[in-house]
Amino acid sequence: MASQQAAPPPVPVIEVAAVTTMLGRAVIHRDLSLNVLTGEVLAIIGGSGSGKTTLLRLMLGLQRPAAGTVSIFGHQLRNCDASDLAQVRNRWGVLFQQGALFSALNVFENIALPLRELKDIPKRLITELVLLKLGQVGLSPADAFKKPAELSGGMIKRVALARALILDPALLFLDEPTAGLDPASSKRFVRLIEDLRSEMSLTVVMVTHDVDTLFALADRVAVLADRCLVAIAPLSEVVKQPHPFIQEFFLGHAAECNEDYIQSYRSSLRQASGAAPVAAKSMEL
Ligand SMILES: Nc1ncnc2c1ncn2[C@@H]1O[C@H](COP(=O)(O)OP(=O)(O)OP(=O)(O)O)[C@@H](O)[C@H]1O
Repeated sequence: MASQQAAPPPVPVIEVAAVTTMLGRAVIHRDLSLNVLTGEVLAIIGGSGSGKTTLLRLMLGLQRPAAGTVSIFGHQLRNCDASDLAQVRNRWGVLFQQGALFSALNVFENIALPLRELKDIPKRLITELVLLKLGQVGLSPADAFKKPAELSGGMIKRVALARALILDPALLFLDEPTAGLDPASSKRFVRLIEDLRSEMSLTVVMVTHDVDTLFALADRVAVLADRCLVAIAPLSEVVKQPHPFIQEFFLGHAAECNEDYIQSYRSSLRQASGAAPVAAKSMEL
């Protein structure tokens, strides 16, 4: 009879090991290590200039560490040649803070860009995939012909999210996903991210300053301060750490940072968005 075995430990999608990062002569991170586990949402917080964006850039292979290694999907980025890197990049999507849409291209062309750049895909299939993603992010086919200048802040984020997800990535990077949105749009956008995350089984790494976004999405929170990782744990544990940045960041929220509150916050968000399910499944192509 087969003996019962313990569940295997969660597999890291990203492994940052003993990384030191220099920008010019400044040390941004010193001996920083962290893992991002399959299927989790890891939020990165830290004061202005603490190196959050630089950490994302390391993970994206846009910045090289002065020491240490960064591996994604088991590939050490330092050792990847251009074709390996291109293949790894096809497995992640990035939502930049301002959306980073091309102003001269319309919504359809912006979303289609990664498909056109990376794969030899028939035109008809590109059209179908773009319309599918438009629906998934709650936009209509009529929006496809608009230019970025004709979109609201929330719509820009949705288009940028559709583009980030067009290659059906396993991993999604979000840089300040709710920055610039009003509270209602911010809640809707966060809920959309959560819907898509569970629908697509995404692993998510996000940088945020927004406590509500942490309540809504984060499985674990990594805190950068003093050039180091000073905490990495679920929100309810991080908030108990005495580091001054953590205490200041959660000032006025400490009582809410417990599992009961977080679960009730998430369920109220789900109920609020119940009337507007992700549109993709019902959309006609
Ligand atoms: N090219 C560069 N040369 C030298 N220093 C840089 C360069 N780019 C950024 N820095 C510095 O590196 C530090 C980390 O920057 P980074 O943008 O990663 O911080 P951040 O935590 O994302 O900040 P914010 O929340 O304000 O966006 C900052 O002190 C910044 O001034």
